[in-house]
Amino acid sequence: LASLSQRYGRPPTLDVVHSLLTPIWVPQLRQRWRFRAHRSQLPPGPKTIRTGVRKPWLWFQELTKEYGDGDVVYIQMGPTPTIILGSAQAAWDLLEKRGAIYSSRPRFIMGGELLSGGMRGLMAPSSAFWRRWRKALHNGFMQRQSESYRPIQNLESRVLMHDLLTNPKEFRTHLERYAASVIVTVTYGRRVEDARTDAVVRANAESMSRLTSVNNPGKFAIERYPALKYVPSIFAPWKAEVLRQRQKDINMYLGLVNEVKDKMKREVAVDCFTTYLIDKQENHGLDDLELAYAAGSPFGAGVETSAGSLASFLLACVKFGQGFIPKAQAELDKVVGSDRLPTFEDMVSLPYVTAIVSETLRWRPITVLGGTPRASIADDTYRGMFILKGSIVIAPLWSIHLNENDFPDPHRLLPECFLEERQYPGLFGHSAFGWGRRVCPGLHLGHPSVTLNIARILWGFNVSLAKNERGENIEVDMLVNLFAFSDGFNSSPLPFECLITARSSKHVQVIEQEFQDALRHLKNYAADSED
Ligand code: HEM
Repeated sequence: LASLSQRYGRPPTLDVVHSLLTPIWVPQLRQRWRFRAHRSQLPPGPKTIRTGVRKPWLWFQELTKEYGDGDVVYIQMGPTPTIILGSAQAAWDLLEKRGAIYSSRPRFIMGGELLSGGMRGLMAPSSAFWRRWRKALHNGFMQRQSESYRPIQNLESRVLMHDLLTNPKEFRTHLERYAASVIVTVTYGRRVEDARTDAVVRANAESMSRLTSVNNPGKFAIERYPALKYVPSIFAPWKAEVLRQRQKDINMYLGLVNEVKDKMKREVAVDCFTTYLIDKQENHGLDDLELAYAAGSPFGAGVETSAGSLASFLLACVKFGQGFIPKAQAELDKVVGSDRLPTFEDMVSLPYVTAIVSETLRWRPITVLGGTPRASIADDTYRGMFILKGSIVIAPLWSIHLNENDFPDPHRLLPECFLEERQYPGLFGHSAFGWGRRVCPGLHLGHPSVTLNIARILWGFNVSLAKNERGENIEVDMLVNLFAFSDGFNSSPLPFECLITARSSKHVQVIEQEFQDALRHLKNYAADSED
């Protein structure tokens, strides 16, 4: 039991016994008692809560403005205390500096435990399993390793520029294809030519929608009464159904890894994250299923975030482009000229373009809630406020990145603020990739993707308001667009129109040439090239 528990965390049998023997109200009573003892020290917060909020980050922002000087707010949602952090400083102090306390996760009984069997590291609490998963992700995507994926990003980005040139109206589809193809190539060693029909993309998208359909706070009684988890499936059709869904995920993830194993045997596999995991399986101590889920992690976390950030950039161009596009193009013309596309190596000489990237990630963060909620594993006191052990801790980037103390005109896209000396608690002057032990492990893949494509779009295209049949501008209203972002865990721009046109015939020629060259190299990664 001791070695099992070391490998897998608390043994499930003890979990069952604990859940069945401990009446549901005992931990709640304990927490209630500690809550009463420290009542006067709790962070400020509202007496009543809202339910059924579709965009909770907008409500959290109201709360952090109204209470606690925009810093720390306490709300009681259901039985669990919830802490909302509304400033970069509070998020840095707790999630980064006190990471030992604030890096676990609350229980996701339907999504994390029943549907995923505890295999999704993103939803796993701090445990031996999570550390092994995290190390594998870290090694696969740390800076040096991610630099080896840059040729793929470069080639796919040339395809993206060509797609924007030849079919600009479908820009969203092109961004999604780009992001999916980079992730699938880096993960499984084969590219995506059409994201709408590609088998790997479709299988992963189905798996993601299975997850989002059960990850719905308040929808399932089991989240409030965890002992229901142990009701035999024969008496609980909902449980039988979720276990059937789990089997589909298992088949998909194992199937994808088995394909790579098969190619490795035939010596036709391209080096990728999965070949790395297979080679180092023993070192990471992952069993076959853990390995298969770990290989699937980048898809869920990396596609929407990268494509959504680029869509936000195009929206920003339509709204504020006149203020920043000419300056960026002047810089690009000086540093790059018009005979070639910008490259990763150019970025150090492009401070204004780099500032646009940072400001885009700040202006409309896709991970509006700051990633998956954390759970605190010990009682803590922060600036005299008491934070109960077991609290859910949310650091919504919507509140943090639009906090007027750090960004005085937060709804405008102003790259200049990333060119000046500025105090900010974090490494990049923004918090778009999170904090501490849970910081985005795909940062060195995602950030260069966004940067290279923003630079190339600015280099090759003018982006402005679309026109209707009468030649009139189709306005993008600021008020509408403040909210014209999707609901859900992440939030990206809802469909909008924009006009993307090449800057000159010379730029067209370069994009065409670089695209043809890219196609030649990309043949090595074609989905059916292994034979
Ligand atoms: C522009 C692109 C991206 C943005 C803005 C972004 C942002 C984030 C944020 C804010 C978090 C939560 C961090 C926290 O809780 O403190 C996160 C977590 C995560 N990201 Fe990214 N991400 C991006 C791209 C990627 C890519 C390309 C990958 C692929 C490897 C990836 C993999 C992950 C994973 C696996 C986690 C969960 C980490 C954990 O729970 O320990 N992300 N990301």
